[in-house]
Amino acid sequence: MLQVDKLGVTYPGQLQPALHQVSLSLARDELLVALGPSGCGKSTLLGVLAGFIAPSQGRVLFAGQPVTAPGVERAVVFQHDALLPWLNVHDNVAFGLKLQGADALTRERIVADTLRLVGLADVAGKRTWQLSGGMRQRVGIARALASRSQVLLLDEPFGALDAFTREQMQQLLLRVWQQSQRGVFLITHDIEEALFLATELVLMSPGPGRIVQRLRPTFNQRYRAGEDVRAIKSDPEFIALRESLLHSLFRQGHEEAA
Ligand SMILES: Nc1ncnc2c1ncn2[C@@H]1O[C@H](COP(=O)(O)OP(=O)(O)OP(=O)(O)O)[C@@H](O)[C@H]1O
Repeated sequence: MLQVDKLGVTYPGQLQPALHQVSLSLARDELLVALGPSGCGKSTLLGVLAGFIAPSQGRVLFAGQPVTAPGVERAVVFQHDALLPWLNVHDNVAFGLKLQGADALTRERIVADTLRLVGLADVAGKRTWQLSGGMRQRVGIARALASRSQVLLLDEPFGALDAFTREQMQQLLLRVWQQSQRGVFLITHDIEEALFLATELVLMSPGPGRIVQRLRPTFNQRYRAGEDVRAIKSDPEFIALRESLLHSLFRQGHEEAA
């Protein structure tokens, strides 16, 4: 669905590119995670996929067509939700559908289904400021799902949550991803999160921002096959990969410092 070829981005007035020769692709059944330290270009990459930032080199295609602007088929969820505080949960999720011209009956059906999927059916009438951080992020995900999106672009969506809520949200994301049949592109600097969620993981490095390693972890698959999340994250194979990625990140830090 999404195809990125030799993408480069240099911000005006900067000598060093924020992204250099980045190539990747995202299919409908994939959960692609970009992992990397601060400044490696993760947000820039997501911004280009969303159509907020124009490439300086290379190209981005969605379903074969160049991405030149934001579009409903590519929904973005940010680390700090962009919910509308004067609307309740139901109306926040319905908002995009209204703009897209969906009739009331269709809107109600989609909103009810989506709120059920993310476990928020009971709080549909609440204002968003009455919710916890995890619930607010679930509203953001529900809103992205309710639109006619085919791809979800998630910018550190669980970065501001406590460890327990974060783990619950990771499991929720896997359920949602599996049931909604959409491609997901997620950026994070959390190694465990990346390893647990990704069907494909790209490790990025700064100066210039580029992909330095690609992995296809199988932990997401194991979770969906019924294995317990704690058993997966404490499995020696998981720990070995986590340490190896951590080592790569530290090495990057040393090279940058030198
Ligand atoms: N608007 C901008 N103008 C100039 N330089 C920018 C701009 N936005 C980002 N940069 C630079 O581009 C590089 C990549 O930034 P980016 O925010 O994409 O990285 P990141 O991996 O998302 O970092 P973080 O995890 O801290 O958000 C950094 O060196 C940053 O300083």
